[in-house]
Amino acid sequence: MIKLNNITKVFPSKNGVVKALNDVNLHVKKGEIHGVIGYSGAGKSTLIRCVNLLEKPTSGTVSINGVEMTSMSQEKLRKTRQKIGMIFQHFNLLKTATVYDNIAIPLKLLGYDKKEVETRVDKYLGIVDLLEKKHTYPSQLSGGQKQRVAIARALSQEPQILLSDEATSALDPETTNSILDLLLKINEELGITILLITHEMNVIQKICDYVYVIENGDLIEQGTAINLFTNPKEKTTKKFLNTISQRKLSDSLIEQLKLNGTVTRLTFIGENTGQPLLAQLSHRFKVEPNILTANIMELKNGIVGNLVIHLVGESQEVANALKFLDDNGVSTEELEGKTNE
Ligand SMILES: Nc1ncnc2c1ncn2[C@@H]1O[C@H](COP(=O)(O)OP(=O)(O)OP(=O)(O)O)[C@@H](O)[C@H]1O
Repeated sequence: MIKLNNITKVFPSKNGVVKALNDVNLHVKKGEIHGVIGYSGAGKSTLIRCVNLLEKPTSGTVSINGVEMTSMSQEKLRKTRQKIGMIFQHFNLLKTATVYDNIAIPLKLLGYDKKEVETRVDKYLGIVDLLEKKHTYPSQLSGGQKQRVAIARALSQEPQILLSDEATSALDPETTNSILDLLLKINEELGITILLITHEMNVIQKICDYVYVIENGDLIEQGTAINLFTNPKEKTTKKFLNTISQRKLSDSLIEQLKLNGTVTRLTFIGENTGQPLLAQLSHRFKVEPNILTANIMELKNGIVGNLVIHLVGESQEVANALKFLDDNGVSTEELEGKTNE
């Protein structure tokens, strides 16, 4: 549905040039929700703005439904952009217009007649559950309500794709959750494909099928959300995961515990896998597992469990026990104290 091929974006700067994106490839499949996560300055905004060509890539191509956007005429580009809605961190509503007009004005500009405009405003305000605020002004709305209006405005043009540029970053956790639920509903009920950028791992956790991790303009890791949560490879990905689970133990504690055994992170898919296997460890091997941290993360497509255990025992017994866990579908990662991130 959305394909970015070898996208590079270079900006001129005082000291030469900044490479905001470096040879990025990305493929968002129809009907899925894909998320790009990265720290500030990683290139997320540039990336998402390249999708609808608000930012023109220095090189590479952007295709939507197999049609290349990068070489289109302005007229054709304008038409294709109507298939792509966008929502923003700060909502971008017209302050002097009512909720109704915020949605109606762009529709009128696109040439829809009065009746169609009214029908669409009502339909999409209904979908975002905000019909009763139709005649109020943005200043009378909460942040979450403003984002709902922005979502209704984007939907009213009946796009196939919704781009979300940090849409929940200005919201508190509860409101964030309600907006994420709304995005899930839009995806499921209207079949809209969503590409979002975020610096919050909980956004990825809750609604994404597929994840890209971006750093200094490079796509450093990607995979299904389940794969990335169970088997992260890159240090930056692990750091993002640490922000949502109590994965991080202090270096000094790890070093102290490692004096007699290993400190190992076990990751498994599904809620029940970890516990029975752990109980078997002490029966099968001369080891004693002590749970240091434990949590369950509910993802869009499944549940990932995470345990950090202190495995006490002779090194060969510990190695055998870890192999047993590996053989039974639990990924294991020994934590190293100072390098544990
Ligand atoms: N118009 C521009 N002119 C010059 N440099 C730019 C421009 N836009 C972005 N950059 C630079 O490109 C790099 C990536 O910026 P970008 O805004 O895409 O990152 P980001 O991951 O979205 O960060 P944030 O989360 O802080 O918005 C940064 O080094 C930034 O300074």
